[in-house]
Amino acid sequence: VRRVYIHPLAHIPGPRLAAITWWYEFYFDVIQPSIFVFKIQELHKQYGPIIRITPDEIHINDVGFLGTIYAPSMSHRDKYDYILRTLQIPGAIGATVRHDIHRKRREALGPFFSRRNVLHLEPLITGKLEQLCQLITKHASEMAPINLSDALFAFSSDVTNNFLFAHQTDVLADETLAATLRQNGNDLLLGININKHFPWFPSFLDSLPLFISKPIMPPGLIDMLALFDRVRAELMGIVAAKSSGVSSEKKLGPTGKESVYHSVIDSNVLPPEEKSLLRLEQEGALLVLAGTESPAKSLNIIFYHILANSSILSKLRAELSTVPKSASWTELEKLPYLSAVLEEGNRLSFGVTARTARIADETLTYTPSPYATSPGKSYVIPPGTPMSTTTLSAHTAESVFPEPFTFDPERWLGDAGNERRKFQMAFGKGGRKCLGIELARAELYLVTAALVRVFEMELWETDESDVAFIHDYQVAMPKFESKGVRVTARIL
Ligand code: HEM
Repeated sequence: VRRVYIHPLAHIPGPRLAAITWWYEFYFDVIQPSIFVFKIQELHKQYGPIIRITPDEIHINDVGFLGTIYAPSMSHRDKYDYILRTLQIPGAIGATVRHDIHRKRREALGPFFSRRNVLHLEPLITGKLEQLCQLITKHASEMAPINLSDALFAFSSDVTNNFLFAHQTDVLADETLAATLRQNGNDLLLGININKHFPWFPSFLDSLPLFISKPIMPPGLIDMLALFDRVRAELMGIVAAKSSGVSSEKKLGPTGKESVYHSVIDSNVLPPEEKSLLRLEQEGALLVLAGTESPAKSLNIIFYHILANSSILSKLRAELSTVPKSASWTELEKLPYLSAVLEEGNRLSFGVTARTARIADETLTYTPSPYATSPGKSYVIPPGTPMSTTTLSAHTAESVFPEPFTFDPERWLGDAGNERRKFQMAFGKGGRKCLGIELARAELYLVTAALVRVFEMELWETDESDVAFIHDYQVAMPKFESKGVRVTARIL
């Protein structure tokens, strides 16, 4: 009764059951596997642009309000600890609840992810890209199909690890390993909603002796533990080298730091507790996961659609033929059609698909904007209320993206296209938007341009259901039985 009639959110429309209990969300998260974001869109049709989706959380289906929810870093916005339980890594920047702690963590990492540093490390991306091309060439000469999803996963895993830790990992050299790691990563994500609803479960597994817990852990969790071990070893090595006074022979880039960890350990904005081994392990693990999964996902979507649509592919090739084959990232960025294809790929990749709720410490008022599906009255949002707009909601807003499920790069061209960019949420928005955006952009431009120019590829036993957004497991997942995007290739 309290939750329905006297709760501070009692005036917000929505199904009564959702206002009473979290079991409503549980049903669409776990029993119907991970389709709550789709259910939320249905509820908006019934209840209007602002709805209460759990006893203490609201969702707003109006891109005109994005700038208020995902405000710049001057405005206080906490994240919502209930949702972050999915990830179980509170020490990582992306899973930081408090606004003030987040700002310090971001300041410490910022220079390493700057455009200048990515430009300095561009040869690392082009080196891996050459290896990716060699792998596809091998398949082309054997006339054997290649699993592009596995290859792109291996590529972005290697780029991210080598970028972050200044070491050479080489998943691209082993296709079987790449397939296993990608599958394990997916399996790990399939468990995140269980973590949210039963947060004691991962801690329970952790408390058991390894010989008991290991056989019942999903393989992705075992990989995650191995990742923690690797990151810990990395850190210990840096700390030991520092205390012995041995300095690296490597030529350092604009940050003056060899790896992301050197940046964090030497940071003078972070207090000592922020440099504990556990905190830094969690930071490293999230960086690796975030940096691997998302670029590979966007590239997957981009390649599926350009291969499924020959007129888009021809237009892209024609534009690419106007620049030298060796064009750099900065030269490629000037190409409008290529940029539009990437923008559309990012839109239909849906970035982080989970609810990325923000909490303001002030009272806000929501008034439907001209972009809202239906006009309506204003609502007061009490301070401390978790509020979000999912990427499904933003990227399928028909007032901005007509025929939202069609891959249509043209919508990003010209003045109208520039105007639309403020509604692109693939990298998030505001003070907590993606930190790896420059690295991701460099990867997307260089890989798309190279593969389109070097190979004629055809989809092999792959259709739209292999890339469609069917389930939300933090990122968009297609049908469970999908094997990924597979292609046959021939050298042009
Ligand atoms: C196409 C590729 C990528 C996409 C679509 C993407 C998407 C996102 C999104 C939507 C967020 C915000 C999540 C939120 O609001 O809670 C985010 C945050 C973040 N991303 Fe990315 N990302 C990509 C690539 C990368 C790469 C390559 C890295 C680098 C290793 C990276 C590192 C991060 C980090 C550290 C955060 C947390 C930022 C913060 O909390 O201040 N991402 N990403």
